[in-house]
Amino acid sequence: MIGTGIQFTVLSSGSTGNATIVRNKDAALLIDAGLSAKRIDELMNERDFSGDQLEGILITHEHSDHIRGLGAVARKYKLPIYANEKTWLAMERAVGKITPEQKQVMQTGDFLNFGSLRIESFGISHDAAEPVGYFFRDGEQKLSLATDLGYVSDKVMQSITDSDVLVLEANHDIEMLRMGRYPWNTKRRILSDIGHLSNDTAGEVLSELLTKKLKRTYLAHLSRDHNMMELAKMTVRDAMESRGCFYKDHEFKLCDTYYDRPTPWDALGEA
Ligand SMILES: Nc1ccn([C@@H]2O[C@H](COP(=O)(O)O)[C@@H](O)[C@H]2O)c(=O)n1
Repeated sequence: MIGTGIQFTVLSSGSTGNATIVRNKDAALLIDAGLSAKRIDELMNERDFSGDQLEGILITHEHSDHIRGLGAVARKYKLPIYANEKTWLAMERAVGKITPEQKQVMQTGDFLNFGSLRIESFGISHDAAEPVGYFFRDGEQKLSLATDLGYVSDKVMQSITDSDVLVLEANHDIEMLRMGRYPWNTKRRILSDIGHLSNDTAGEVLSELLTKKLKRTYLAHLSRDHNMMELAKMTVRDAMESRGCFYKDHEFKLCDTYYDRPTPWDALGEA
């Protein structure tokens, strides 16, 4: 039995694999399964959690760093998978054999209720079939997840506003990426509107979102080639301050995510 409200742990974040667990007293969901099923089990164990406790898996998009272990996890724990129709079309072969009941279509913008946990998806801009982010509500509490997006549209802004906690992409430092070893086409894709958010853009977005309600933001999907957590935090803070947004005036924190270990459980109700 867990306390009241929403809790979550980012099990792993980055282009080597993404997975997050969100839970409240009524349900627990895995968001993306982008590592092997064995590794996801290990990461869940590290947080004293078992796949038997999950109600389902929500998918953001079909890229392999989001679905690598999906079929195996869904089969092992007999879980339904929720994704929109275009994402299903794009990932069905990779998922492999599942029962018809395990294939659940959740169209973009739809919501699901698992008891007191309400989940809504929103469209994001990325080079996938129909990528989405999700936000979760329990009473007044709201947690939003937005990674793998080339830019933040008005719709995304609307969807993630008023969150208590946000998991937001800060993929790269623009100069490190420009100077880095990736082929030019890959750099162009990452920098494009269907690529990944830079540290600067994450800061710009946060400067518009920061209210008394927003307590923490986890910087996510950091590039191991073109970013470092301390640089990401500094750039985000500078981008916010250059827009007159001094987050030290608020009770606001930037938090880390990792590609190789899970974040501690975060309870939204706690300071
Ligand atoms: N050789 C590569 C390396 C990465 N990508 C893709 O670029 C994006 C950013 O990757 P990071 O690891 O730097 O965060 C991501 O979508 C990778 O899949 C690539 O296409 N080729």
